[in-house]
Amino acid sequence: MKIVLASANKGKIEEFKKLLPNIEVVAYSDILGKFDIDETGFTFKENAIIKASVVNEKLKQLGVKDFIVISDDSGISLPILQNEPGVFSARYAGVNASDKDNNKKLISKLDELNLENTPAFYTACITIIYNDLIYTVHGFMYGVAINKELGENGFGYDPLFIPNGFTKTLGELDFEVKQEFSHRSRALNLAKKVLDVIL
Ligand SMILES: O=c1[nH]c(=O)c2ncn([C@@H]3O[C@H](COP(=O)(O)OP(=O)(O)OP(=O)(O)O)[C@@H](O)[C@H]3O)c2[nH]1
Ligand SMILES: [Mg+2]
Repeated sequence: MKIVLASANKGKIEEFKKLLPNIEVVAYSDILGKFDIDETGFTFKENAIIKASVVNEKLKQLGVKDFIVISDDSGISLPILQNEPGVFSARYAGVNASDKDNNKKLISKLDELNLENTPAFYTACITIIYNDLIYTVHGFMYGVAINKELGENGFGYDPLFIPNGFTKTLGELDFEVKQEFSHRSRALNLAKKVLDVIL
């Protein structure tokens, strides 16, 4: 049995591989080649289901057997910005925006409001599809977003995010620290419980 990750995000793929050390985890593009999946949903859950369903159908068409599809739709939300960027986190500064572009836009929003920091939280919705049955779980991580990038670790908005209880950003903290309480780890711990029941 292998897990096929319905994600093209290198940062996420790396995290999933570290978080599931004893299971074969492959990115969908390694089996199906690269293609874009339109994330047309308005919630993390809708988008996670879309990504997992597209990959599940393509694997079946190809005749692949014994697989579980796992997707992750995630993002950062700032209550002061009516929970923006939310589901638009990956394309906050435009469709092909880089992490740097997105961080710059978030910093400019804080600067417009004269805020050095403001509460923020990450959400991750993980969808599992096994034998065409769909399961979803969520995980959250709370903290503050700051108006400058600090550190090189992690990916995405990590250099701007200080988790509650810490004085450093996820860009400065080690992955081992992030994985203890990250939105993705928390969702994945619930996903593992689902796998224990269905497998
Ligand atoms: O600093 C971060 N630390 C994290 O732990 C994290 N988790 C998610 N994000 C950001 O949220 C968006 C996800 O969008 P998203 O779920 O659509 O993923 P994606 O488009 O990058 O890849 P895919 O999985 O859809 O293929 C992206 O901009 C990520 O940078 C994170 N940023
Ligand atoms: Mg995406």
